Amino acid sequence: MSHRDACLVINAGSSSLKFSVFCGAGRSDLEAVLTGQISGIGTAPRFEAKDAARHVLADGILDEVGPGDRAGLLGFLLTWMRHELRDVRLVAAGHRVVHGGTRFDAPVRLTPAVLAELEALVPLAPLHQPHNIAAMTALAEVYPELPQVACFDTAFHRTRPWQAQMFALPRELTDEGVRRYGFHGLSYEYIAQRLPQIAPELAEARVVVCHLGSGSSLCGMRAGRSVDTTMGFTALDGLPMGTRPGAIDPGVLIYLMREKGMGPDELERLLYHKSGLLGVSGVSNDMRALLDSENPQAAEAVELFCFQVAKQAAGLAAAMGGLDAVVFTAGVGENSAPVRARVAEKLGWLGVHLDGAANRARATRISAADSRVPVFVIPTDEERMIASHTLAILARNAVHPPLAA
Ligand SMILES: Nc1ncnc2c1ncn2[C@@H]1O[C@H](COP(=O)(O)OP(=O)(O)O)[C@@H](O)[C@H]1O
Ligand SMILES: CC(=O)OP(=O)(O)O
Ligand SMILES: [Mg+2]
Repeated sequence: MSHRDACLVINAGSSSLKFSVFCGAGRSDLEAVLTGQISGIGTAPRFEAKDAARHVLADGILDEVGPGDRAGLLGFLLTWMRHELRDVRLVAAGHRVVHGGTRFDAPVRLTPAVLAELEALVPLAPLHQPHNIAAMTALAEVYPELPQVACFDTAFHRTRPWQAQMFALPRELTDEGVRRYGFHGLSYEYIAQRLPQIAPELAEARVVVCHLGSGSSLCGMRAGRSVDTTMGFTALDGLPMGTRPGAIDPGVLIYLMREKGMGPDELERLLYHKSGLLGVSGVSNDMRALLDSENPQAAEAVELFCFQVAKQAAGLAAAMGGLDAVVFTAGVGENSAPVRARVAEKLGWLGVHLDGAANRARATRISAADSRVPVFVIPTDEERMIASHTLAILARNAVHPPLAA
């Protein structure tokens, strides 16, 4: 790498720790000079990294650190990156932060006061927020002078109409923030920018974006703005996921508390770590393993997942008053042709028809020529979105320096 100014991005997801380094000053000319991830956290962590030319710098199982040892994995990554970035001048770091609560509806520069507010939101995103914060504090130790920016998963969904943001609960709970926030917003924001570049005729369209990864959700967007989404107060709502159940009757929770004596910690373990694809299959939380498995319960887990994706996608079509396009993205959405095929088949009545060969080849447009609703596979890039927000904040702060915390 040459001596250039660069922005480091860290995206701590539920099963992965993704990172990128971008050079360039503006939204349009950001060049990813280093990208990679530790995936399979909790099961079999794998470390991959590529340089600007997409040449592989690292690719292998990480066994020197325990599979669920987040701090160890983060430490490994920062040490590796520090060496790799020795010729680059980091000017900022941007982070994905899953929960912004009612307070944050846009990216914000990190100060001790902001950090305290992010910590207060940990109970609303226990599977993510602690790791997002850990990345910020670890980075501050290595690069104490580096400006850091928090970019929120919830921010993109603030444009939804009130009906989509409220639970039918007593007003005082809504007023104190018990609301449907929605997540994966950085991914949806990226897709909202990318889709009109691929299909300009869809700039004003009603689109269901299926972000299917370790965490999964759907967003109904019209003209690039969120109309509704499947996740709610926390990232537990909506679709079944790797280890989360998605929407369940809240009566189940009362039952578990009363009849099984479960307290909040046990419920949290059940709902964040033991349910979803893993709970249903008893085999794995990883869609690849389920698709490869002969176990009938693995097949049931896949079917349950596809059923809910289609059912909730149709609900979003109703929320938007129609459906003009479907986009698949994230780990499962980008890589699993069988899942896309099964979801599309269940949406056939809405005018969704795939071209089997295009789907298997993971073309950008995978719908059949006569499909009323075009269907796309668009790789998401939360990191690029974070870098562009981070550099925008930095440029603003250069004009108006931030107040000391
Ligand atoms: N070829 C594939 N087929 C099916 N699923 C896949 C494939 N590749 C990756 N996945 C799934 O993608 C998930 C990771 O998605 P990703 O969006 O990266 O997750 P995270 O939520 O941690 O950011 C894995 O858990 C795995 O189930
Ligand atoms: C919000 C959420 O579930 O994120 P991820 O998919 O990265 O786990
Ligand atoms: Mg993710």
